[in-house]
Amino acid sequence: MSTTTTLSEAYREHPLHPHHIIPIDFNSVCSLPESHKWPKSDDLYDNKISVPVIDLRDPRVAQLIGRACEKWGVFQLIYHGIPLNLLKDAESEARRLFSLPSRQKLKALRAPAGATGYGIARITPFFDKYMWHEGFTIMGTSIHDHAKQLWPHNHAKFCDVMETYQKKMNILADQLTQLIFKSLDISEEQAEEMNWVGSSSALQLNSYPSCPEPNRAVGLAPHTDTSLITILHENSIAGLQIFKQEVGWVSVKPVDGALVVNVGDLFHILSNARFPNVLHRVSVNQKRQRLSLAYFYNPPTDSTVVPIVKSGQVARYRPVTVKEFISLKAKSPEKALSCIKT
Ligand SMILES: C=C1C[C@]23C[C@H]1CC[C@H]2[C@@]12CCC[C@@](C)(C(=O)O1)[C@H]2[C@@H]3C(=O)O
Ligand SMILES: O=C(O)CCC(=O)C(=O)O
Ligand SMILES: [Fe+2]
Repeated sequence: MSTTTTLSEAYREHPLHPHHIIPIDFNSVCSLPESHKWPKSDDLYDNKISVPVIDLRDPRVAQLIGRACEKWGVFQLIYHGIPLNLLKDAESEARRLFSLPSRQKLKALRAPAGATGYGIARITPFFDKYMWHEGFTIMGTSIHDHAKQLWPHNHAKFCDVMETYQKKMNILADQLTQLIFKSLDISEEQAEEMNWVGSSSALQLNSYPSCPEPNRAVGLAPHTDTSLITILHENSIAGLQIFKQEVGWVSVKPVDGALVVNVGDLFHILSNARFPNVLHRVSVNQKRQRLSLAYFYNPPTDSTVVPIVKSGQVARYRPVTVKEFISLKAKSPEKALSCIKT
């Protein structure tokens, strides 16, 4: 009998140091601590250029998405069919969580060898400074246990909303993947040959509290996502910036009700480097808290991602299982891709 690895098992194989997990109590600090003070930077490209906005109802949607993935690795999706009140409910449940007193949130702290719960970003150990950020990671069925730790008597609403949210995001992510396959001329038979039964995914709630010195703080340091694609809902506060080759850092302007979709490492590999795995980061705000919900969509953890090579081209990467790639990223986010270069 074959056994399957869950996504949280793949992450649990890479324990973090306890001091790389516990967020500071943002309410108790009135100036930016040295530990969170980054060198000044002023590298934002402030031109008229902006991320493509795509209507899912457009008859040419596959082509538009394909082109956006190729040129940008990111786009904003409108008329995506996810009800606005679900987005608002999920956002307000996330807000309710992060508004809890620090000591309450620490009851759901991610364990050092854990994958889920409250804590700072997994990439923290790879940077000298801490980020102005707190997160809550949901994978598999852990949500009930953590929600009970946070709200012993009224966790049902939180769990219901987050479960519905993940189900809807999964359907949308499947649909987007089909459209991207179509744009890459991958036939249904080829897609079936990949033999991806189901998917594995995670939901990350992000909070970037208001910050006394926003120019010296970093919400989330530059990174690429380990996913096939990531679907992001953000509140109305700007902060997300993406790096575009030959241009530089570009801000993503929040569009009410739109979802930000970005290409992760796994689609970069699968597309044989035709799609960039877009580098992105988050800045913080002096007055307002920023909230976001990121849905990471992956093939099953044990499945193998094989680059799709067009005739006349060569494979840029060797085949890799999702599990192995997660492990390479955990060792070094920057070197993971070069480890599988052909
Ligand atoms: C399913 C995922 C994807 C993770 C790890 C795990 C749970 C949390 C995700 C994030 C969220 C914040 C940025 C990131 C870079 C991080 O540090 O944690 C992401 C990471 C990845 O995309 O690699
Ligand atoms: O908060 C954001 O806009 C981006 C979050 C993000 O990049 C992530 O969770 O991986
Ligand atoms: Fe990200």
